[in-house]
Amino acid sequence: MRALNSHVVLIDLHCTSWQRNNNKHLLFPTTSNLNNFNLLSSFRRSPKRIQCSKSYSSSPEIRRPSDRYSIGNGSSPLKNSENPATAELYMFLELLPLKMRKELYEHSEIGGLIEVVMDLGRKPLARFPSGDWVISQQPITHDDLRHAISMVGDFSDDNRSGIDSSLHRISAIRNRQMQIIGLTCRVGRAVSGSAEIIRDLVERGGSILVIGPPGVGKTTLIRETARMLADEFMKRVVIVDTSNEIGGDGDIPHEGIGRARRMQVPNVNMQHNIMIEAVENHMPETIIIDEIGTELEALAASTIAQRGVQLVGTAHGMTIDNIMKNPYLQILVGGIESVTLGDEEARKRKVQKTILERKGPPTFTCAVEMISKTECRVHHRLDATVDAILAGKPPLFEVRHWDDFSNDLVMHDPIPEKCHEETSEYDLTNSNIVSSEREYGEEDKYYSPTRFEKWSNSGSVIKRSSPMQVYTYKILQADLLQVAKVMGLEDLIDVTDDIGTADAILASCSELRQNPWIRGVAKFHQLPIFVIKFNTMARMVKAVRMILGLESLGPAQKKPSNGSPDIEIDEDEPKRKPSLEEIDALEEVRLAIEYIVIPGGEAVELLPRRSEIIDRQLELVQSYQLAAEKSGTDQNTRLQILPMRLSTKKKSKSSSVSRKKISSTSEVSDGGGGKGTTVTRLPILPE
Ligand SMILES: Nc1ncnc2c1ncn2[C@@H]1O[C@H](COP(=O)(O)OP(=O)(O)OP(=O)(O)O)[C@@H](O)[C@H]1O
Repeated sequence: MRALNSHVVLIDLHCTSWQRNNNKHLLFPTTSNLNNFNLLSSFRRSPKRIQCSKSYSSSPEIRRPSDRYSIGNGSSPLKNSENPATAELYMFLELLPLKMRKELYEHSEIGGLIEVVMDLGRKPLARFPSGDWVISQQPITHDDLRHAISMVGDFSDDNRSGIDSSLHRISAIRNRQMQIIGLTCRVGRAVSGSAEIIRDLVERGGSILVIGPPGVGKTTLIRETARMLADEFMKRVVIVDTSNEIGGDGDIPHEGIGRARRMQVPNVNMQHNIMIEAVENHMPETIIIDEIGTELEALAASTIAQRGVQLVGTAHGMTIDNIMKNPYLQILVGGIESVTLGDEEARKRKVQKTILERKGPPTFTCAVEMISKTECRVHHRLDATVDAILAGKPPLFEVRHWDDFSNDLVMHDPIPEKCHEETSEYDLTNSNIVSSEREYGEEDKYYSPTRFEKWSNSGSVIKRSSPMQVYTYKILQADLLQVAKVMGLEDLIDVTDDIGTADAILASCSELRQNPWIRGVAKFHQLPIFVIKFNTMARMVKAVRMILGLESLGPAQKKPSNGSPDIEIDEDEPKRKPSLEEIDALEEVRLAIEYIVIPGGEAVELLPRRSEIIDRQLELVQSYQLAAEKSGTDQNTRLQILPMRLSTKKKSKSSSVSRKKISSTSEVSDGGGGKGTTVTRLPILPE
């Protein structure tokens, strides 16, 4: 620490790093950690220096740890501490039996304590950022639980309670007789400065959706956001505080929310009513809401957004994709619908028959995916992210984190997310044809792929909106165009004499050997060279398919490195990997199931496929425990995935479930022709 006075404190840049790596950067080595914590809680964090926030002035409290932790006969000076954060931690520790309390006081990370778990008959556990720690070898008794329960308020119907004038959350586990047999006691703290990471989003005034796994710091972030909006941006902020977690227990809200007002919710099932009431009665400019979890809450949020009120809310889920797949929360991202195109339209647009589209504008303008307490991903335009995911394109997001050493906020330019974690071959074969119809526009400026990357990423014909430009070398352009025409792909491929505008080169092997300069040019332009050894029609057909990404690169035609851009077009080897068509067909199944059949309970008709491919699709459908049926003629067989679950107990009866267009020739698949299979309506998914 470099300077200290009653209002402004400059502290060593590393001293806040305890949050990220407690062992590396402790300002005080052992029991002083609580002081670190107090500092953190008390000062607004800004790059390079941390300034004391007036409401949390704690300079009189900053002492050597030994002054603070003379536990003596069990009474602690913490109890009468003038520092609110210290006093609150003391209140929390009082939940524990005296002996366990003493053990915890002595723990080096006490300032970073996250939770205490007390289960009847088991050893009590303390959760720290570094991991779990057994507080005592003595198992928890009924008396211990009674003691803790006596210190907290009444448990509401979500089995949560709190400690008056604090932000702590106490959650109960009950037995079948409804007696409490376990407690999860979470330390709540107002971490001043925690919302600096999204200050620009807050300032911009758009609605912000915060998502992340449990315990990552969502509530803490939106509490500080509420304070920032109310105190710094002078907005009328109303918090709808379902479990009193944001504003703390008791009728006078915790000072961590600043001037923001708080509405309590008598019963968790009334959260959506209180959200609407807040808008109708209290003229807020911003509504803050923790844990939007039900359909009614999501609908209420959408109504609020439509009325022009800024919303800052959290939802459980790791990524936006999770929210999109949750049937109740889908509305937060605009909702998803499947649009079935007529045959003619589908042919014209060169897209699959059923496409996925966003139904309307999302409730939130932007989204923050919290990765840890100090790192997040910002999706500046939630609508663009959702559209990209639906189109099978990588969404754009910005990564932000606090730098451990400089304490600066580091932001990385928006980068497209790898939508699917699969191999590069998968990237070449993504089957969502919708993407060819949608263009990025504005966001395109963030992409700067090399030409070869461009070919790799958009090599699949279905991903492009313009024909693939091919520069031929010692191969007749007319031959290439003729082959493309015969294949019905003439709209997708064109030839060019300008190598600078080409996407790929098609060359004859013998000529290439004699004139190696072409490799140099290809390397300069980062273009792949598709090399035909013998100029046969079969190889030309293969070349066209590979250039368009309709055929995967075989083992002999591995994706070239920059140094060697050749891709040899050779005889087909026996197939070991799934073909591109197969991957394409399976991806079509996955998207249909995950975005329509399961969340929406709707049947989806797939594209016509060859029978072997349909068998593979069927296997995948069955792995989701779903029923499917084949329809169409022999030449035009297609699969329809039904929102019905496979079961192998009873004999199949014709289903009464209403579904789209089932052909009279159709048959419900029973999972490989076995007998005694039946289908039942899918249950509503749990929240
Ligand atoms: N920036 C931070 N610095 C230090 N501690 C933090 C920070 N953010 C959160 N914490 C602590 O981490 C714990 C979990 O935080 P919080 O309750 O905000 O998480 P959450 O994501 O809302 O969890 P849940 O989803 O279970 O409600 C709390 O003890 C909180 O005090």
